[in-house]
Amino acid sequence: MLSESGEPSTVHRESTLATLWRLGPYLRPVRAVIVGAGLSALIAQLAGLSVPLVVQRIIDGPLAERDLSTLPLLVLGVLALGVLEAGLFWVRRRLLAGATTGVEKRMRHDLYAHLQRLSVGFHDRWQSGQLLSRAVTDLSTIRRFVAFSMTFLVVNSLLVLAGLGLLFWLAPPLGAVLAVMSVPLVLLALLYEVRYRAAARAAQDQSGDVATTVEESVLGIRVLKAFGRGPHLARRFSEQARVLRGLELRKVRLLAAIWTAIIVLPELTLAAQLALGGYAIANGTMTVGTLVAAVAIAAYLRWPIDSIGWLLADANTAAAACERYWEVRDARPTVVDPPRPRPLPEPARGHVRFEDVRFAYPGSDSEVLRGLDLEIRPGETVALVGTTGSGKTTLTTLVPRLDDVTGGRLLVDGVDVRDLALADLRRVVATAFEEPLLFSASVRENVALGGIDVSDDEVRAALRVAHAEEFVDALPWGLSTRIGEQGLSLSGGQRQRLALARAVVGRPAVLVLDDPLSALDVHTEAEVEAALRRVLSGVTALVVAHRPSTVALADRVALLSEGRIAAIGEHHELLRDNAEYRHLLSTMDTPEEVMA
Ligand SMILES: Nc1ncnc2c1ncn2[C@@H]1O[C@H](COP(=O)(O)OP(=O)(O)OP(=O)(O)O)[C@@H](O)[C@H]1O
Repeated sequence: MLSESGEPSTVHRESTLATLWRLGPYLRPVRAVIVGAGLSALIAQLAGLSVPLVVQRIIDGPLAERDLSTLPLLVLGVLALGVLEAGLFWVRRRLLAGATTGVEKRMRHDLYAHLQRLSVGFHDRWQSGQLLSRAVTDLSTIRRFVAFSMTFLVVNSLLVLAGLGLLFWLAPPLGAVLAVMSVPLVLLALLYEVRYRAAARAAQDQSGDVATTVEESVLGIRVLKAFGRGPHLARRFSEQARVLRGLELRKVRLLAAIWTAIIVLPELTLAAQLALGGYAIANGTMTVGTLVAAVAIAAYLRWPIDSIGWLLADANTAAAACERYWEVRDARPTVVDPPRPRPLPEPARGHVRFEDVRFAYPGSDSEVLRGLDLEIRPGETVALVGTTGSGKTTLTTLVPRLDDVTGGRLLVDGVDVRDLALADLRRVVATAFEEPLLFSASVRENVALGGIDVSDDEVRAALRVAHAEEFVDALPWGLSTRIGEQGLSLSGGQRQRLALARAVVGRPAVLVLDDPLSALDVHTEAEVEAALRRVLSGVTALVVAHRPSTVALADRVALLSEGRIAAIGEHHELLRDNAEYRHLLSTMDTPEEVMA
């Protein structure tokens, strides 16, 4: 098992079979369907394989003896076998489609649920594209393997064995010829498939690079023109296009080679069988019908033999996809519910206390917080100030347990946050981050995310507190207006007010706000500030402040320096007594009245 710090590259490579074996729990519920579908495919293929035997009967019977009385029955037999083959193929497809898409859905659901449980530290380390490709491409690869390659690897192997057995029974020398030719065909197909996939992957990556260059130059056309960098980029682009052409040609060369083998080897088999069969017929040791049947069986086995190679390669690709899937699933969440959670006193008062808190990011030698003590009394607003990179954001993530302290403890109403059920803690503590992220959903849904079973009235009340009701009502569909990445764009101030509404909608006892007035113009700042004053009344709040106007909202200010609270007190006291605080404030965009 991996710890949560497991990175994509640290995963140990298991054998293909061992990796695919882990699909077991997902396949077990649909094993009857998979076996049924496999049997349908096998019976269909065996029906096809037996057609040459009927042809042998026709040639050696009615045709050789010039007695057509049994011909209609034998022709009907061929027709029945054909219908059975087609019908069973249909059954296989119908059976597998529902079962395998169900497997894919369950695996995708479990991956998503697991991603939600993993802590932010994991998401910091993994690129979202890596997770996305596992959730989409790798799972489709696994589904295709289960739906097709897995079944046919078994069915075609059995079919080839049955076909060879049949040939050896009909005419041993002709069976031996096919058996000898099958080995290089399977090996060549396997080798080719591995090489072709590598070449296809390289071409795909290269075409991704070409697309990125086009996208960047279209988006950055102004910069390119302004700096006269157009010709430079054009040279880079044509070099990339040249490499892409080379990779595409490599694919074509590989394809040409394998098709030569796929055509030549069976033709050689045919020639050898005809030669041997011809002599045997001349010697009277074989009938014409037997030779025709043997040649027809060899032709029928052409695809199954050739397919075994690439089905094996496909199993390898599916194993790689499985491995990438389990890489994420094996990462264990580090922030979890305690075995026996302690209840919070009701009603929560919102008394927050950091005791000798230490914190270091995983993999980092130096601690961001080094023995920090801080108390925020119920109903009090404490502003947190400190230089860039001093650890303010880090500190705020510890309260709702987005990360756990690495030393000391953090208490809410006297209970260590690690002893509380996460759901209880996050019901009491609400957070608004520096970047007010909105989801592609309605205003209502975006705000209601902040609580459980939130009614429209509560959403409206939260919007009112956050000073956002007026602009929301002015949106084309009011509360139902779709916003976020794929919806209506909102201004920075509007986004921050919605983030505030989201934070207060669940009526939390503790509010943690990371720089709620960042990047606002003076007018918007005044509006959000007014909203903040209302939000902060009556709750315990820890507010990261990057500007004096936020500091002015607080009852007390805490100065974070070198991993500890270096000073705490009212703004005017600190301004009077603490040189570091004075210096810090002088570096902020400070209006006269705050410095007074
Ligand atoms: N996910 C992370 N992994 C490793 N180190 C991190 C991570 N996030 C932050 N840090 C480091 O921790 C230190 C504190 O960062 P933090 O974001 O808490 O500072 P901050 O005081 O909020 O800064 P700012 O005022 O610029 O927002 C910095 O040195 C930063 O590089």
